[in-house]
Order: sequence, then structure tokens, then C-alpha cells
Amino acid sequence: MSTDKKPGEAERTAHEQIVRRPVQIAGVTIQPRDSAEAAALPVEPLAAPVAVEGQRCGLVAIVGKPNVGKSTLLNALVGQKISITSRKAQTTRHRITGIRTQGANQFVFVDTPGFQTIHGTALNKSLNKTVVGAVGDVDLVLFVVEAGSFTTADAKVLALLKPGIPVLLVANKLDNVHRRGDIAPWLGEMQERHAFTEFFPMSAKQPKDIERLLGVCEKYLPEQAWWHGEDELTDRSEKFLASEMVREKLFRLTGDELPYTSTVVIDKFDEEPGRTSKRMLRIAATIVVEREGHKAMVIGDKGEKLKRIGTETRMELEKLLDAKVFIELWVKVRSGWADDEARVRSFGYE
Ligand SMILES: Nc1nc2c(ncn2[C@@H]2O[C@H](COP(=O)(O)OP(=O)(O)OP(=O)(O)O)[C@@H](O)[C@H]2O)c(=O)[nH]1
Repeated sequence: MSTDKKPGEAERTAHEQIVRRPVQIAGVTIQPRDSAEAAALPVEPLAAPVAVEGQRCGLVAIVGKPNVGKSTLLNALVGQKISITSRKAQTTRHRITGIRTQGANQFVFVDTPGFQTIHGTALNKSLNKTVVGAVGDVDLVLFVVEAGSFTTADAKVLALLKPGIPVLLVANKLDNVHRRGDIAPWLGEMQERHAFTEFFPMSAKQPKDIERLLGVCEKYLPEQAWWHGEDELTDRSEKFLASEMVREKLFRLTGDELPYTSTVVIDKFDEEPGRTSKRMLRIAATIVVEREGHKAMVIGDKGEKLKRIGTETRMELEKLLDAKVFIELWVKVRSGWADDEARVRSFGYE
């Protein structure tokens, strides 16, 4: 065997050397492409990533019934808006990963749609599947409820949690509780319901509470190398974030009249060479509603509402993506899409 080293080869880590042998991942043997010599070596299972000293990294799921503040909490924990929030229940429809790297710790958060208990549509079945998938294999679950309250809808979410995974009870919206003395007996009742590892009364709108919560979550992260780069905020695409942003403005600006079954499809997401150093994005999106009446509601008087949805989305996306954004919005009526499984999938739901 030749001992000649190419320049720089001496600096290779032990982990890189192992990857150059044939390896088995999920039962499949993968041959290295560049070395016939290495291919002759015995096949070895791929070693786990070598932990960089002191690094911790783990998955934290955020679960709870609709409207308890999960997305607000995720955005605050990540320190950037990546999940949409609104006063209207059931705005979160996808599993969203938010990443926060702080000191030696990398928290990978998974936000889930509020568990749907009322309607049995194809859309709601798909949303519930996302929740069950998200809580299966994580290091910690943040079970979010409104402080002082526990309803049947909360109980249904709690019943989904698998034994063996630590669950922290996040009693959110503490700022809405005027009689703080009521919280201690309520926590006692909660203790009876589930073996929560910790109780955390807080407000997702209080930066101090967010820092304290990160401190508590830290000890549940296993010691292992980070999965994401230090600057990464989310694993969702910019296109996805754009559709979520349109959806948020849509719900915020149409108030309670527009049913939550309205959705947004991105038809075009193109990056064009800008004249300055700033990136330039050209986006076209269609808002899909169920009835002609909803379409009129979204367009508004002389197109005023749709124009505002477009302007507010553009302003927020320009900040988030650090780019100049042009956005064009359309509204289409597709009756019964939330009941149609094929259509639910074609709109990007699992
Ligand atoms: N007063 C108060 N309001 C909060 C707090 N956290 C969230 N909210 C509000 O609660 C509402 C719902 O918040 P979201 O973060 O959208 O809730 P969600 O649980 O993600 O909702 P779904 O997407 O329906 O599952 C919004 O109006 C938030 O501003 C809090 O700590 N205090």
C-alpha cells in the first residue's frame, strides 16, 4: 500500500478516512468512487458522526391544540420569524424546522399544526398525520397549553405523546392570567394528568421567558455534533416561506370571515440578476378559495385588500430574504379542495 500523501491529506480527520471505505447505510453498500484500493477493504457500518467536543444537538417538538401560541413560541425561540402566526386558529399547516445555535448548543425545533379534532376533511387528516409524525422521534416535547386551562382538545394532543420521551409542560399566555394564585393548584391538577418532566409557566411574548426556556431545554440535548450550519435558521425553502407569508397576510387582513380552508400556491419563484449587489426575486402566487364570495372578500373594494396583502408580504419577505422582491397575486376558486385528498397533496400537504 502506498504511503504517499496528497497535499493536505495529513490533515484529514478520522471520520473522513472512514467515509472513503465502502459503507453500509440502511442495508445498502455504498462504494467510494475514487479509490479501487479502498473498495477492496472490508465493508464497515458507517460510524456515527464524531461529536465535536462539547457540542450538543437535538430535536425539540412543539405540540398543542390550535391557537395556544406554538408558532409565536417557535419564532421567539429561533429569534427570527419562520412560522406564521395569527389570531385565527389553525394557521399552521406544515411541519417546520427552526434552528437555534447558541454557545455549544444546537436546538432543532419542529412546529406542528394544532391537532384538529372537529372536521374530518382530507386536509385535517393530513394535518393530524403531521402531528403524530413529529412527536415520534424527538429528544424533548414542549406541550403547549394556555396557562390555567385544559380542554378536551388539549387532552387529545396529550394522548398522542409516546412514553419514554420527556415532556415539558409549557403554560403559555401567562400574561392573560390575572389571578396568579390560581396557577399553583392548576399545575397540581396537570401533574395528575401526565408525568411531565417540568412545568414552565411563561409568555411567548416575553424575551426573558424565552431565554429561560432555552436554558431549560439545553439539558435534554444529547451530546453530538451539530446537524446544521451555525447560521442556518430553517430547513424550509425560501419558496415555502414566501407561500406561508402570503397566507399569514391573507388571514390577518381578511379577519374572521375567510374560512381557514383558503390556501396559497406559488406559481413562480425566480431569482433574476439584480443591477445592484442585492438579489432580485420575482414571485407569482395564487390564493385558492372555496367560493366566489370568498374571492370577492380577498380582492376587496377595487382590489384594495389584495394589493395590501401583496405589499405587506413583499415588505416582510424583503427583510427575511434580504432581497428586492416583486410579487404578483391571483385569486382562484376551487370548491371543495379541502375534501379532495389528491388536491390536498397537490397543494403541498403530506
Ligand atoms: N397574550 C398572549 N398572546 C399570545 C402569546 N403567545 C401567542 N399569543 C397569541 O395567540 C395567538 C395564536 O398564536 P399562534 O402562535 O398563531 O398559535 P398556534 O398555536 O401556532 O396556532 P395554530 O397555527 O392554529 O396551531 C396569536 O394571536 C398570538 O399573538 C402570549 O404569550 N401571550
